[in-house]
Amino acid sequence: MGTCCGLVLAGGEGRRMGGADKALLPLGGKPLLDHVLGRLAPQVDLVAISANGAAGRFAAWGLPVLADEQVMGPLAGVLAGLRWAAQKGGESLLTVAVDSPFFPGDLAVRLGAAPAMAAWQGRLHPTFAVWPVTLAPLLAEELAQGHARLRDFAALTGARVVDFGARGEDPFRNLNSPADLAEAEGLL
Ligand SMILES: Nc1nc2c(ncn2[C@@H]2O[C@H](COP(=O)(O)OP(=O)(O)OP(=O)(O)O)[C@@H](O)[C@H]2O)c(=O)[nH]1
Repeated sequence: MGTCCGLVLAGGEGRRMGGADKALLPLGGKPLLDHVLGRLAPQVDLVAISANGAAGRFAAWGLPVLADEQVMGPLAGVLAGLRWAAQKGGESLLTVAVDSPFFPGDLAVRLGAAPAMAAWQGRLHPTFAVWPVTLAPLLAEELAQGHARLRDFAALTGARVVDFGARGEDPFRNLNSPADLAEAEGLL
């Protein structure tokens, strides 16, 4: 398999979290970003952080921080990630969400060949996907036309949906509110 690059989607406004920077919120005594990097890094060859706003807040991690070129939600982050991965000689980009600290440690293996998107018991989780870097021009075109939904882009590209659902809790559930964060604290 070719080089796979990993991208933590860490932009957004965190409105339901009271405007907090979700990446930096503590869970079990360490930032959410550390939880997510701990699961993502072993699965990929290179990692970057996708963020809007001031990149300096992630300086301590010593990782590339990719700014969104436009305000279009997570798909703009994916485009910056695809371009970065292509520059690095990568073949594919595995994306994860910074507010989902419980995703599977074998996400990349189970998603398989790009393009593919994760689901849990039939429910799509569009921020967990693997994309070929060759999709950057098509994605740029879609964004230019105002098409910003990840699931629509997945359909356009014929991405396979890989369902991880069987039993137990959804491993892709995200922490949107202080109540979600408190509940996750209890699960550690
Ligand atoms: N790069 C980038 N990532 C984003 C953007 N919007 C959301 N994300 C990320 O995508 C994932 C899902 O985000 P959401 O929960 O839908 O949005 P949010 O802005 O974090 O939170 P809300 O404001 O409460 O909707 C999270 O990991 C966010 O960090 C964006 O505009 N750019």
